[in-house]
Amino acid sequence: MERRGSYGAARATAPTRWVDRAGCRFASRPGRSPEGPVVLSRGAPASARSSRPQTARPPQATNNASAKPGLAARQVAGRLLAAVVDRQVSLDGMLNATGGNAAYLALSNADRALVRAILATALRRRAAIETALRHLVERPLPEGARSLHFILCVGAAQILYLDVPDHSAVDLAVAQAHDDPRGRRFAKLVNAVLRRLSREKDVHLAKADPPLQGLPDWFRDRLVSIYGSKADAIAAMMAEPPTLDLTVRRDAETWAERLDAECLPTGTVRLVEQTGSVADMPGFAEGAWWVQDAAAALPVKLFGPLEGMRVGDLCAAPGGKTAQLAAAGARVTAIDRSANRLVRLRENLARLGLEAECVQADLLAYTPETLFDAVLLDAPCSSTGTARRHPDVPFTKSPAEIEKLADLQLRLLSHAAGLVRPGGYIVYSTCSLDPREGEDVVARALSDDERLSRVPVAEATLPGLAEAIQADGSVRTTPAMLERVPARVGGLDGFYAAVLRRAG
Ligand SMILES: C[S@@+](CC[C@H](N)C(=O)[O-])C[C@H]1O[C@@H](n2cnc3c(N)ncnc32)[C@H](O)[C@@H]1O
Repeated sequence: MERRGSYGAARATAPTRWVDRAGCRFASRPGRSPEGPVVLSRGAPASARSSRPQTARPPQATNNASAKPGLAARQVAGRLLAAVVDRQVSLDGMLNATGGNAAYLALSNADRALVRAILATALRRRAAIETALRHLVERPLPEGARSLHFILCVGAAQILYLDVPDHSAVDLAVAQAHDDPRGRRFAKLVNAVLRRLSREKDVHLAKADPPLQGLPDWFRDRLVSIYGSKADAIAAMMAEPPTLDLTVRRDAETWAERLDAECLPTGTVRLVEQTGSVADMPGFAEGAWWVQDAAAALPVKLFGPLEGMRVGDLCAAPGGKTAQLAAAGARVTAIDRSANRLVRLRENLARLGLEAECVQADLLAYTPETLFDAVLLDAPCSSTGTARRHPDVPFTKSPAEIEKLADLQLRLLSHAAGLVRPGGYIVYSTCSLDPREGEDVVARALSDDERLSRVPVAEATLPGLAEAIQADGSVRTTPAMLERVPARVGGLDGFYAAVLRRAG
């Protein structure tokens, strides 16, 4: 056992390695619950602002939490960060208003927003934070003091990236350590390390490891093996806070001007700075637009004109693509297995003044009375393409889960092929960066079912995104596409989409 006091802030001349063993195990993660952004950032990071009502329950923090304003929020942030990184628990479940983490739900709205900002920043900027701590902590921390690591990460995220006064971040981290029976003896270390980080932040930011190094091993290795030299650029974009992308019913240019936003070549309206709640923005209440990443809006565009066509949206909820199909004049049947997610889909359509027939069913057991003219299969997937928006995803997914999903996706696609009339079209899409859930699934479906053929996507279908069209005519987007200056204005979710035709 190490002697008390033997862990100190490192001398600049003799840094020792601080070992991080995160990201070794993985578990499944339930569906996502998107949140609106919050403005807590110093330039780059921002996270979600909750519109949930404040609960009357007091924060479930320990000992002196009630005496120190803001301490409970930091304690919750530290525990949830540990749950993501060390136990592969999804943030969605923990931050969910129903059944989420009790201590988190007991916080005020402002503190919940701060917790989300800290978590998003600590995960997105993990490489820089880990590099700084490695240089500042003299020797590896003992196994039993793992919570101390997360106290330091929470403090460092605030000092390096968030608009929280450094002295508050330091004081609250020290209070956190005092309040933690296993961290108490390291309170002086926390104080010394974070004070020094505050003094030397520019130095530490300048020598930070590239963002790729902050990703869990399996995810980093997979990115490098798939995307080679582009993996660094993809990881760098995933470290940027996401933009807010809107799909508008009509008059995209007008709405872009009204919202002080950019109209992308694909028609998506993109906001970079967003303050306040999405629901309070002009156009929300009257259903003029809905939130949808620019890449997520692409699969429906691949159908071409849809007026009057009968379209099956086979994995539809929460309905971003259902809304696009209905707004384009299609007669839509929206199918989804999840009753809860279909409730959200119905609410979204009602706000937008759009209609679709909604069917709760397992797609694999569903057959329509009449075959559809076209079907969209936006299949359940690992959602690794959304890691910029959901920075916990790389930590909570695994290669084994991706393999399982790929098998399900192939079964869903094979079934979908039988639901479209001869001569009809199928668009298959996933928000995964992994070809096992995209390119490989479509290749297997084409070789299994001789009724199917590929319809290459024409450049004119995706203005300004020729780089996303692959040699075989399918579409592959990554966070490193749609480059802009500054970088955080650009990027797309990682998506795959292909158009298939059933022989007539
Ligand atoms: C990627 S999400 C769809 C997102 C949706 N297309 C949109 O744009 O808002 C996948 C959906 O598939 C649904 N799902 C998963 N397995 C299913 C199955 N066997 N049958 C029907 N729906 C399923 C999930 O409930 C989830 O809502």
